[in-house]
Amino acid sequence: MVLNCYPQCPEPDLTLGMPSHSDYGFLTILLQDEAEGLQVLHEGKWITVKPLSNSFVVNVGDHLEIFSNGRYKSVLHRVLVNPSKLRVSVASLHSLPFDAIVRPSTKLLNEANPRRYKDTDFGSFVDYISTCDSKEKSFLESRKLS
Ligand SMILES: O=C(O)CCC(=O)C(=O)O
Ligand SMILES: [Fe+2]
Repeated sequence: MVLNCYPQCPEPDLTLGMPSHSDYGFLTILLQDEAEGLQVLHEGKWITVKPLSNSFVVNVGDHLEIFSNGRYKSVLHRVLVNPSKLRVSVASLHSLPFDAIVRPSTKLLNEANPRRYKDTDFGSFVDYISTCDSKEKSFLESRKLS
């Protein structure tokens, strides 16, 4: 579980609370407070996820995209800072043990829907983020079969 705290920022155009990323893992269940900040990338545009009281935001993560062979998309999201309010969110990250291998479910694969992702485990994620190359591709992009 991750507790994020974004202090109010007088110049919100100069920074981000959290840069654009997708979540590693299967599902993230997120509780945000009433201060706006979370945005998801939808059809090339950043859309603010309006806080809704007594509700959770559920994010599909990279593993679910891989397991579903791309049927469910791991959405890119980011957090803006708020000019007047401190913002707090609680993210509950749901995934498999570090040594488990995630791959597209064989039940979903056939000639019309061939496998689109490589086998993936925590080691491949660590290898990816620890290389010094410039990161033009996301980790998820690096797991796609061409
Ligand atoms: O603070 C938020 O609303 C999102 C946090 C987030 O994306 C994360 O912890 O992965
Ligand atoms: Fe996230």
